Amino acid sequence: MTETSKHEWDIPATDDSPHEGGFRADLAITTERGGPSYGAMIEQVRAFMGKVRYASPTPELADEVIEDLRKLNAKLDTMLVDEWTSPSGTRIDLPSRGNITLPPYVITTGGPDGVEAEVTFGDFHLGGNGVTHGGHVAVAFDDLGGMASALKTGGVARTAYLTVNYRSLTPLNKPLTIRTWVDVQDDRKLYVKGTLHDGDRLCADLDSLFIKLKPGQP
Ligand SMILES: CCCCCCCC(=O)SCCNC(=O)CCNC(=O)[C@H](O)C(C)(C)COP(=O)(O)OP(=O)(O)OC[C@H]1O[C@@H](n2cnc3c(N)ncnc32)[C@H](O)[C@@H]1OP(=O)(O)O
Repeated sequence: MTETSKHEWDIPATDDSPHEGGFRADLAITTERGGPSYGAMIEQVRAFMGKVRYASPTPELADEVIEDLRKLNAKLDTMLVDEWTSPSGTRIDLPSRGNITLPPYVITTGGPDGVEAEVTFGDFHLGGNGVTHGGHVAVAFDDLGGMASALKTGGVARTAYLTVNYRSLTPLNKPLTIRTWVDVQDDRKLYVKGTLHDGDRLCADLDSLFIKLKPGQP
């Protein structure tokens, strides 16, 4: 991490942080981290982000919201951990593993042959004219492409390239079907394809390359 990207709320990984390069050292999945209300908390944050996208507050209301947010940030400041021990990423019982940076998806099927999920882009993901921002579609493909790679190889992979073809408009606030699968594996190289459908209509498709990390590789 560079000095300029360092924030006071970052808890740096220490020498004994539980990871080996880009891998969690302990891959055992737990749904305990963050407690039973963690998912509901994430949903409230998502709802808030969606409202911020559309809100036009008075100066007074903006000041009130700022004050409330300061208090909330101060509360979370008391509970920060590093990325390897945070609930986000391990909560497989929650949409997108409880990761608020991802569009919410729920896995329908997943295995070495690929992943199918139901994804719903919300108000926060508005691009323009009432439809989804293309960057958020790419985020969904990236994460689920990585998941298809992981389920194929049993290891962590990083994106080398990601090409998204936008075939038709992607609606908001409607469950869509997203699929990713490893089309060709050549040693550590995983050529991953994907599709995003609204019913029978193709919204976007994916052509990407993921590289399986070597042990200890960052
Ligand atoms: C379940 C949770 C899933 C989460 C998924 C999230 C996925 C992500 O978002 S990862 C973040 C975005 N990606 C990155 O930051 C990656 C940055 N890049 C890197 O770290 C490295 O370049 C990396 C890991 C991709 C490849 O580096 P390295 O492991 O040293 O592989 P390297 O030896 O250079 O290349 C291996 C092979 O891939 C090929 N290759 C690598 N990059 C590319 C590329 N961009 N295009 C075409 N081929 C490539 C090489 O030519 C080589 O081929 P060959 O074996 O035939 O000679």
